[in-house]
Amino acid sequence: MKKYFSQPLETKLLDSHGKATRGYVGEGTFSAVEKDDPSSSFEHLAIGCHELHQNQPNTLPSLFHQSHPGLVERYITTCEYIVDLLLSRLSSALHIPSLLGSHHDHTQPSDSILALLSYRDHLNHQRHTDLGSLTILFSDEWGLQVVSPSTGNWEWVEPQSQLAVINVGDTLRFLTGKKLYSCIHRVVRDGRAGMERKQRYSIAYLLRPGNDTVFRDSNEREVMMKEFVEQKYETYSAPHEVQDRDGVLTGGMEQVLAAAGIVQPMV
Ligand SMILES: O=C(O)CCC(=O)C(=O)O
Ligand SMILES: [Fe+2]
Repeated sequence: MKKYFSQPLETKLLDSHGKATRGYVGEGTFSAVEKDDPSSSFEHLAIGCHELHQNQPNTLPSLFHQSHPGLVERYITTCEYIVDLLLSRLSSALHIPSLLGSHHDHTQPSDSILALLSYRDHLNHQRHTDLGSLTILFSDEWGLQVVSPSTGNWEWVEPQSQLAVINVGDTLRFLTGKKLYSCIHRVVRDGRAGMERKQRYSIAYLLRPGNDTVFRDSNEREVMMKEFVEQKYETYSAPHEVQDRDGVLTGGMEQVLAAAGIVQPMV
């Protein structure tokens, strides 16, 4: 990752797909935490899992093929094994038989990605919920914070190099009839994280349901996955005023917490 992100910007831009959902996505594309410093957000590389399985060209920059042949493919396959296991356990526990096969079939087209994220200096990541079903996240560096569901305060998530953070995202919340809750999180590079190295890296496998999946969103509106992905990515990059206008950024979770009397820190 270090080798990839330390390349000149012109080189990384060759991996851009001209959109935020795939390929190289530069600093400042997504909204940052600070309203008055809106472009101080991370850069990342989004690798489409389905495209990689199908050996579609330009899915993975050649540097990865050359230095670690097959590694990214194996990593994604391992993540798929783990999320299948988690989904099957959740299906049994919640008595929802349909979570696994029909909505999360890795052989079908979806927006599931492996995201490699790089945070230079104080660059950060605005609060959000993940749009998909499950996220497997690794990082060795401080920076990740999650809203405590009991107090509404931001809590640090201690980085542990051998352990993943697993997030529930919006679509798993919706597909379980809102029995599960997506978690509001962000990445900041001050406070506890300010003492860390100058560069923070993280790896997020983001499982998203197949493109044809239909569900009811936080406003009980019937929506198709493709449409939801577009809506959510638009919000990820929108100015704070737009993000704060509706509940899309946090999958309706801020409203859920507010209704339960949990005060939201919001910033
Ligand atoms: O960099 C991190 O630790 C968090 C990444 C994240 O929230 C995401 O990719 O959705
Ligand atoms: Fe996230």
